[in-house]
This record gives sequence, C-alpha cells and structure tokens, in this order.
Amino acid sequence: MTRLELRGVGAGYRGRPVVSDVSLELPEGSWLAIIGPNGAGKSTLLKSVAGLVPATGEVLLGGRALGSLSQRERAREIGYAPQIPALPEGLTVTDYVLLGRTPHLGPLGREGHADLVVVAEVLGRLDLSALADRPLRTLSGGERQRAVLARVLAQQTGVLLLDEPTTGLDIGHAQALLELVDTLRRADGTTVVTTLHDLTLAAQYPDRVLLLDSGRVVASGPPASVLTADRLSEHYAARVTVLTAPGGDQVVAPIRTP
Ligand SMILES: Nc1ncnc2c1ncn2[C@@H]1O[C@H](COP(=O)(O)OP(=O)(O)OP(=O)(O)O)[C@@H](O)[C@H]1O
Repeated sequence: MTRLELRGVGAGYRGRPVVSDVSLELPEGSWLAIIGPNGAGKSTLLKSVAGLVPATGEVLLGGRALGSLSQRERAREIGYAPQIPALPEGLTVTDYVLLGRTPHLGPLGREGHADLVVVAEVLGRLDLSALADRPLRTLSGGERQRAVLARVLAQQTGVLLLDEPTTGLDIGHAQALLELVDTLRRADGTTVVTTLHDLTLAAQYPDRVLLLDSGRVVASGPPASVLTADRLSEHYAARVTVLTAPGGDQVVAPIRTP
C-alpha cells in the first residue's frame, strides 16, 4: 500500500524555485534517501513533505492530501527531525523526548504511564538512558542529535522524515541509529525518508535513492543503480569510486588525484 505520494511537488523561497517537479510513491515500510550536493534542495524537499514550507503540487498521505489534515492528525502521521533543531531551554532529556508524545496525549494534555514507557524504551535504544535526567544544554553534539531523534521516534508516526540524521554521530552510533530505523520500518511498516550526505550509508540502508541536483531529480531507483561513480563524479564534482566490501555491501569512497 502507498503510504506517501508526491505529485509534481515544487518549493522555493521568496519566489525563487529551489525544488521542482518531484513525483514519487513510497509504499509502507520503504526507505528513501534523498542525496545531492550542498544546496541541491534536499532539506527543502523534506520540509515540503512535512508541510513546513509552502509547496506546489500534491503530497498525499495514505491517499489523503496533507493539507486536509489537522495539525494534530499530521503530527500523529508524520515525524520530522530537522538538521539543526532549535532546542528548548531548561528541559531534561526525558522532558524533551516526552514532547514527542504530545500528539498522543488526551484532552488534559497529561502524559501517562504508557507515554513514559515509550520514552524510556526509545532512550534505551538510542543509548541515552544514562543521560535521561541531564539538562539538554549539557549534552555533547552527538548526544543532542540522538535526543532529537529520540523525540521523533517517541512520536511513533507511520512516516519518519529525518534530515541528515547521522550528522555529528560517530560511526558506531550512526550505524546503531540506522539499524534502529531499519528495524522500525521492517517491524512496524514505518515509511522513512532521510537526507544523507554519507553515500556509503545511502548505498547500504535505504531501498531507494533519489539524487537531486539544482532542485531537480536526476536519478531515482535502487541504490546500486543510482550510486555509480560516473554519476556521483558529475553531480558532486568529486572523484569517487564504488567498491564492494566482503559480504557484498557497496562502499562509496573518495579518491585523490595522483
Ligand atoms: N529559508 C530560506 N530562505 C531563502 N533561501 C533558502 C532558505 N532555506 C534554504 N534556502 C536556499 O535554498 C537552496 C536549497 O537549500 P536546502 O537547504 O534545501 O539544500 P540542501 O540540499 O539540503 O543543502 P545542504 O546539503 O547544504 O544541507 C539553497 O540555495 C539555500 O540557500
């Protein structure tokens, strides 16, 4: 079943188009990575799916137009983690992650035992349990990034939009996060869209990759068909090679000019 569909989506700022004519269909449980050079429009495309920037064309969630959903309905359907989040002052990690439960709270707006259980579980899965009572402002960059992801995972939405989720994470925490996202999509049918700069991770985790350049889709399909050395060299103005690791995983590696 199609969970998320874009039909001719475009977006921009102050009349300047930044993303044009993006169409795609994502089934339940699929994972799309949006890749492309700096300024290509990846974050803008993700924000237009989240309903955070005005967009032309149509975004459909389970066949319903995004614009027809109330804010609360939208927050129960779509979880969005920005690349550079504004973090509220004065909250502990637990308080902050509990904010992710807001769309699920009853009329009195009070969290219950079940919400606290969800939060504790997510903190555990992101290796944050020991930091549960720490003020957010005292966390390191990578710990903060994981807290932001914990908040969006606690929201338990059918669609997860993650802007550069591995930025600032060491290689172990990056892998653990992406494995967790992979588990969620396989177990719960969560539909995932991430932007990614790390092309090796883009080769290994999503089932589909969309390459944007100057706001336009220049390639889309299974990772191995999109991530070719020639295409990446052309669109990133880079020298790269695509290797196959023992076990079959693809690795996109930079190479220096001799
Ligand atoms: N709020 C804004 N107002 C005006 N222009 C913006 C705004 N946000 C982004 N842009 C511009 O839109 C273009 C696309 O930006 P966007 O952040 O979507 O790119 P990106 O592919 O995510 O880049 P990066 O890889 O550097 O994060 C850029 O030229 C950027 O300067």
